[in-house]
Amino acid sequence: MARKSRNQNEKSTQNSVAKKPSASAVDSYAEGWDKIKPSLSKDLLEAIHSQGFERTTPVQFATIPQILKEKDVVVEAVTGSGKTLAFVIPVLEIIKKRSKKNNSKNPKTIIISPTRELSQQIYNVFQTFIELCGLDYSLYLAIGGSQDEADTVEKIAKLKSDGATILIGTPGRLEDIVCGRLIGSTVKKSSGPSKNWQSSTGRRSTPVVNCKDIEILIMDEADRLLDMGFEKQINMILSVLPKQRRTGLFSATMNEALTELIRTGLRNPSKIVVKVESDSMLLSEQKTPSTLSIYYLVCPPDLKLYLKSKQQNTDASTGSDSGGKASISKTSYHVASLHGQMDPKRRQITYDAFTNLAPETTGLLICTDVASRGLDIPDVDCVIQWDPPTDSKAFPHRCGRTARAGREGSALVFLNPGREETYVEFMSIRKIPMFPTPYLDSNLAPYEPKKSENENMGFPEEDMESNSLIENLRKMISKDREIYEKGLVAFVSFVKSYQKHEASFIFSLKKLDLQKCAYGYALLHMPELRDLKEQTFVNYEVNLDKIPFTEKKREKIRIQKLKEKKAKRKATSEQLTDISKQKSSKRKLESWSHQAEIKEKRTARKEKRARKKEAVFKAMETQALEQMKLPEGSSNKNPETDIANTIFKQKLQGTGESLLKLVKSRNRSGNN
Ligand SMILES: Nc1ncnc2c1ncn2[C@@H]1O[C@H](COP(=O)(O)OP(=O)(O)OP(=O)(O)O)[C@@H](O)[C@H]1O
Repeated sequence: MARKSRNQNEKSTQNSVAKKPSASAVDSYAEGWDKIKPSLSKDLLEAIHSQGFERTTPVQFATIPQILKEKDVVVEAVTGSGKTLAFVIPVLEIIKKRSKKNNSKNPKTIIISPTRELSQQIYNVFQTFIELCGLDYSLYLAIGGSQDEADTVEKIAKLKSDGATILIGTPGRLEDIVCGRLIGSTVKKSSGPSKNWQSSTGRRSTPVVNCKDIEILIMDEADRLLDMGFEKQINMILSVLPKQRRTGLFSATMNEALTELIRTGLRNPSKIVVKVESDSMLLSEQKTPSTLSIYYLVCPPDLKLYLKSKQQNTDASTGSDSGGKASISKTSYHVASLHGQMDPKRRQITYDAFTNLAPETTGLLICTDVASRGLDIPDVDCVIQWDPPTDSKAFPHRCGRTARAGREGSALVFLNPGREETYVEFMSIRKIPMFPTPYLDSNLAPYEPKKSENENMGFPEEDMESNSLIENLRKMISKDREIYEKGLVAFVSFVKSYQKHEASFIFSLKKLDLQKCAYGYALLHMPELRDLKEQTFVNYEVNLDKIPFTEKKREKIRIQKLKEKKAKRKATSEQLTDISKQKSSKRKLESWSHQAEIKEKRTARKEKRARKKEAVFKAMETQALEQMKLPEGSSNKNPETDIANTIFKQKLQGTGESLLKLVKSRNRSGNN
C-alpha cells in the first residue's frame, strides 16, 4: 500500500496519473442528511456536518432509514462507500431514543468485526460522534492481545461494575464477555479462532455483562467473519441475545455461507445492494468503485522485485516520456510492515504510526491480508498486490484500500506469464475490470499506457537490469542471516499459498516456473530443485554455515550452537566409526586366536548331533523290530515277511517318522 506525500499527491491529481479508462465518474453521493426519514436528531446532524460529510452516500441513504424503522438489513456496497456510518449513525440515534426509557448499565449494541484494527477503527468513529454530540455513552473495545493481562483484568472489572453502552470487538473476545469464558481455555494469541476452542459449549465462567437489553447487533465484514472460521463464536453470541433485536450484516462482498447465518440470525431482512454505474455495458454493476483503476502487469517472477518504473515527461501535451528509468529504491519512504504473526502491541504501534504519517511523508506499508478489509487509511494512492489472493473475494477488498469516498486511486497486481493472464477474464466475469500496464510511474502508480502501446503490454524481458538488482540483493543476503532465513520462509509460504488458490485452473504450481520464482525471492540456493531436469537456478557461491547474523549476540549464540552441533556430529561419527572398527577387529581377532577353538567346537557339535541321530535310529529300530515279531509257531521262511524285512531295513536309512509309518502300515496289513 503506498501513500504519497501531500505534495506528490497534489501533483498526481493534476496530472491524473491513474485515470479509469472507461467508467464514468459516478456521483458517489446521494441526498442530504436531512432527507433521511425517520429524521435524525439535530445534534447528530450537526455532528455529521461538522465532519464535512455534506451529503449521504447511496449506501447510507438506503440503509439508515431501514435500521431506524426496526428492519434487519443485509448490506452489500463497494469498498469505501461509507458503510461504517451507515450503521454508526442509526445505532446512536436508536440508543439515544431508547436510553430515555432504559438507562440500565447493560450494553445496548454489539458490533462484531474480524480484526483488531477494524474494531479499533469502528471504535474511533463511534467515539468521535459520541464526543461531538456530548453523549454520555461508554464504549468497550474487546480485542485480543493489545493490552497486557493485568490491564485486561482491570478493564474487565470496570466493565463489570460500570457497564458499557456499546461493545465493539473481535468474535472470540466478545464471546468471552457475553457468554463467559470457557473454563480451562487458554488466552488466544492471534486474531483467528483459537485451536483451543474445541467447542463453544462447555463449562463457562459467569458472563461479564448481561445482554438482555441488546437492541442492535452489527456484523461488519460478515462474509470474512465466517471465512475466518468464527461461526461457532457468532452462534454462541447470538444464543444469548434477545430475539427482539435488529441485526445488520455489512460487507463489500457476500457469500453463500452467509445464507445460513441470515436464516438463523436475521428476521425478514431488507437486502440493500448498492451498484456502481458504468458507461460500459460489460461493466454494468461493477463491484469496485468507479474511481478505482485496477491494472495488471504481466511480469516474470524473477523480475518482480525490480518494480520497474518509468519517469514520465511532465509535458503531457507531447505524450512522450523521457525514457529515463528510475528504480524506486532511490526515493526515501517510511516503510512499515503489518501481519498477523506480529506481536499485537507492535502491530498496533506500526499501524497507528502509518495512519498518522505527516502529510509530507511518503509511506509504504508492506502487509498481508490482515490489512485487506475495512481499513480506512487516509490518502492511500496505490495498492500493489505482489500475488493475486488465494481467495478471489479478497481481491476487491485489497484494491479497495485506495479510491475511497469518491477519491481516485489505483491498484496493481503482478501476474506470471503463461496461464495467469486468464485472471483478467476471471475477474471481469466477477464484474471487476482490470487493465494492462507495462510500468509503474515514478510515483509508484501504474503507468497508464498510450493507445499505441496497448499492443505490447508484456514486461520487456530483455531489460535484465533486475538481474543486477537480484545479484546485489543476494550479495547483501549472503552477509545477513536474518534476511537469508526470512527469504527461505517467505518462499515456502508463497509456494504453500500458491497451492491453495481457489482458481486452481489458473494458478497451477506444476506450470509455475519455480526456479525463476526462487530467484525472484533472491534465494541463495535451492536444494529442493536439485532433482529437476532443466536446471536454470544457479546457486550463490557461499558457505551457508558462514552467513552471519548482523546482531552480535545472536551471532555468538549461533556460532556456539554450530560448534556444539559440529562437535556432536563429530562425536556421533566417531562413535559410529569406533563401533564398526570394534566389530571388524573382533572378527579379525576371532579368526586368528580362536580359529582352532571354534573349529573344534564346531566338529564336536557335529559329532554330537550325529551320535544323537544314531541313538534315535537304534531305539526306533529296536521298537520296530519288536513290533514286527512273527506270531508264535509261524514259519520264518514266509517269503512275504522276508521281503517286508528287507524293505524295512532299507527304510531305516530314512527318518524316524517314515519308519514308524511303515511299521504301522505293515501291522495294519498283517491284521487284515
Ligand atoms: N457521507 C460521506 N461523505 C463523505 N465522506 C464519507 C461519507 N461517509 C463516509 N465517508 C468517508 O468515506 C471513507 C470510507 O468509509 P468507510 O470506511 O465507512 O467505507 P466502507 O464502505 O466501510 O469500506 P470497506 O468496504 O472498505 O470497509 C471514510 O474515510 C469516511 O470518513
